[in-house]
Amino acid sequence: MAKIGLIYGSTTGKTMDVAEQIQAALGGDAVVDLKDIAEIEPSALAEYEYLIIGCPTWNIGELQDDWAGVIDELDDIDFSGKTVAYFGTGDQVGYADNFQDAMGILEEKISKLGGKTVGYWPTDGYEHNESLAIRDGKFCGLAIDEDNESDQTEQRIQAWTAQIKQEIGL
Ligand SMILES: Cc1cc2nc3c(=O)[nH]c(=O)nc-3n(C[C@H](O)[C@H](O)[C@H](O)COP(=O)(O)O)c2cc1C
Repeated sequence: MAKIGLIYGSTTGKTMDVAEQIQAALGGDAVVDLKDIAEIEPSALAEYEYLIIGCPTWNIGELQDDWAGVIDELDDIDFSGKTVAYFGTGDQVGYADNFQDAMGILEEKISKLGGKTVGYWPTDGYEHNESLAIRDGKFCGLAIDEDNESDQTEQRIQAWTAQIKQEIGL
C-alpha cells in the first residue's frame, strides 16, 4: 500500500505530539509520512490516496493559524478517491461550546471536495456542550484533550489507530 500522508498543524506542540504518536502506532516512517502544514505546499496533499488530517481548535471555534492560512487553497485539490481520517486536539472544559470545531470545519470542507471520511469516534466519555465535529452522534475523527484528559490520550490513540487500520485495510 502507498504511504499515508499525515498532515497536521500545531501552535503550541500538543497536536504535533499526538501526530507523532499516531504515526508510531500505525507503523512509523515506513507507513506514514508526517508533515507540518506550515512547512509544505497544500498541493502536496494531492499526492496521497490516504490522508490523516490533524488540527487543534483555536480562538474559540476556529482553525489553527497554519490551517487557516491554506484553507482556501484546498479548493484546488480533487479529494475524490481519497480516504481521509481526522484528529483534533481541544479543551472540552474551557471551550465546551466549541470543542473540536476545527476538526469539523476541515472534515466538512474536504468531504465536500470528494474525500471519503473514515475513523468516526464515539462521544462517550467527553463532557462538551457543542461541537461542529459531530456527525450522527459521533465525532468525525479522533478527539484528543491534552488540557484535561492527557491520561487518556495513549489509550485513545491505540484504539483509534487499530480502527483506522481495519477501515483502510492496513
Ligand atoms: C486562546 C485559546 C483558544 C482556544 N479555543 C479552543 C476552542 O474553541 N475549542 C477547543 O476545543 N479548544 C480550544 N483551545 C484549546 C486548544 O485547542 C488546545 O490547547 C490544543 O491542544 C492546542 O494545540 P496545539 O498545541 O497543537 O496548538 C483554545 C486554547 C486557547 C489558548
